[in-house]
Amino acid sequence: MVMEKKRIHVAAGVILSAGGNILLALRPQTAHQGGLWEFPGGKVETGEPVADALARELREELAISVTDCEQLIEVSHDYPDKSVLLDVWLVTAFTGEPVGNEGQTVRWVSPEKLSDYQFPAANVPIVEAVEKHLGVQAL
Ligand SMILES: Nc1nc2c([nH]c(=O)n2[C@@H]2O[C@H](COP(=O)(O)OP(=O)(O)OP(=O)(O)O)[C@@H](O)[C@H]2O)c(=O)[nH]1
Ligand SMILES: [Mg+2]
Repeated sequence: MVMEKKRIHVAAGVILSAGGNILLALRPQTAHQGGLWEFPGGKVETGEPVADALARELREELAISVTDCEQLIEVSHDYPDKSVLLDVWLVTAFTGEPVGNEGQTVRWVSPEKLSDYQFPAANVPIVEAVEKHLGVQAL
């Protein structure tokens, strides 16, 4: 019998600066999909509203407080070792200055440069959605 892996529900934020840049974080080498860039976020707890999970994760990982966000896209992806449902939000306003609160490298990136970064495979449709939302022209 083939067992379904439990799909891990993840809240992730595409954080926009006032100047229109996007915050990326580098996943630690030892993490799942380590060494690749991510949109900060993490696992939704049982019974937790997704927007609450997003705010909690961004507070834990970056020390910012989300003040405005909107849903962008949901992506379901099966890796060989785990299945994820990425619930991705645009964070359009926040307070605080983001830092790598867990020692991770963080970087503001202009939307035009997003495609230069290496992301986990599940992020391909997310990057497309961000580029479309922000009106990034393909070169
Ligand atoms: N945060 C985040 N996770 C992603 C992205 N893309 C992607 O495939 N994932 C996957 O989503 C899963 C959960 O993310 P996470 O590792 O951030 O979870 P977490 O913050 O709760 O970490 P923890 O398990 O160390 O407490 C991981 O398997 C990760 O590889 C992304 O852009 N951002
Ligand atoms: Mg995380």
